Amino acid sequence: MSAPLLETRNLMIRFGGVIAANDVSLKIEAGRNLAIIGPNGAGKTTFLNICTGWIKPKSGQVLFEGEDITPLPPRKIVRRGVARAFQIPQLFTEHTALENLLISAAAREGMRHPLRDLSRVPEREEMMHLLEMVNCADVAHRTVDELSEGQRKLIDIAVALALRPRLLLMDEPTSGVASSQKHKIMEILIRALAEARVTSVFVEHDMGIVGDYADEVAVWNAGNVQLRGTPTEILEHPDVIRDVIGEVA
Ligand SMILES: Nc1ncnc2c1ncn2[C@@H]1O[C@H](COP(=O)(O)OP(=O)(O)OP(=O)(O)O)[C@@H](O)[C@H]1O
Repeated sequence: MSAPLLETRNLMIRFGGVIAANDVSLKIEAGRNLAIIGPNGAGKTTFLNICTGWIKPKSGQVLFEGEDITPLPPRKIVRRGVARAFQIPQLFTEHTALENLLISAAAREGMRHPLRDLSRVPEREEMMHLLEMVNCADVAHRTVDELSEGQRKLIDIAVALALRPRLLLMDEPTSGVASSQKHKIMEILIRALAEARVTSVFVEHDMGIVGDYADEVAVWNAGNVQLRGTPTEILEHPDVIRDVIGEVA
């Protein structure tokens, strides 16, 4: 049997008196969209930070396609195929949407001066196609600071896809967006991930989004995975209703 796309083994990290990862062992299979839910401070973002190399665990391992990536710096982990999108889009706001994708492609190719050499990046067509995939081709030549928060979120995802990842880790992909727009953005996002054949893990606080778009859900509590299952199993579980959704069953 082939190795899981991502596997963590016994991850541990402590910040002062807080154990943010307490023996986290988890396998993520390719082709799924896994939502991570849990109360504030449970260690969800810490898990993403460890998987992308931004935080090194005190002990434990992260394996990507069976290989230990724990000691690698973030840029090498990105090159292996693990990308990250943030709660607040990390874009160059004075550059156009297309330029942001070209900068990402240039970084992927290891170009030393991506901002200066944008006209030399060969992947313009590929980048335009990524913008089409996230319904933003019409704003390709507009600067990011002119765009709506929803468009910025989608362009941030396209920037991550420009790295040609196999796994995309996202921190609250729809936060900061008007609730009427959240489902539209997730529809576009999930469709783009499927077209690009990218597996995703996303931290989410909106249970409507989790129920509609996750294939699987992992519940974090006190630095570890408390439960894992289908959205229906998890969202109807009494512990989740009590501890995460905040209602009494
Ligand atoms: N770099 C750090 N230094 C000190 N403490 C940290 C650091 N990163 C996280 N923590 C602490 O570790 C715990 C887990 O934080 P983390 O951000 O992973 O939780 P979370 O589940 O993502 O929370 P939220 O849903 O509020 O974003 C919290 O108590 C947090 O204050």
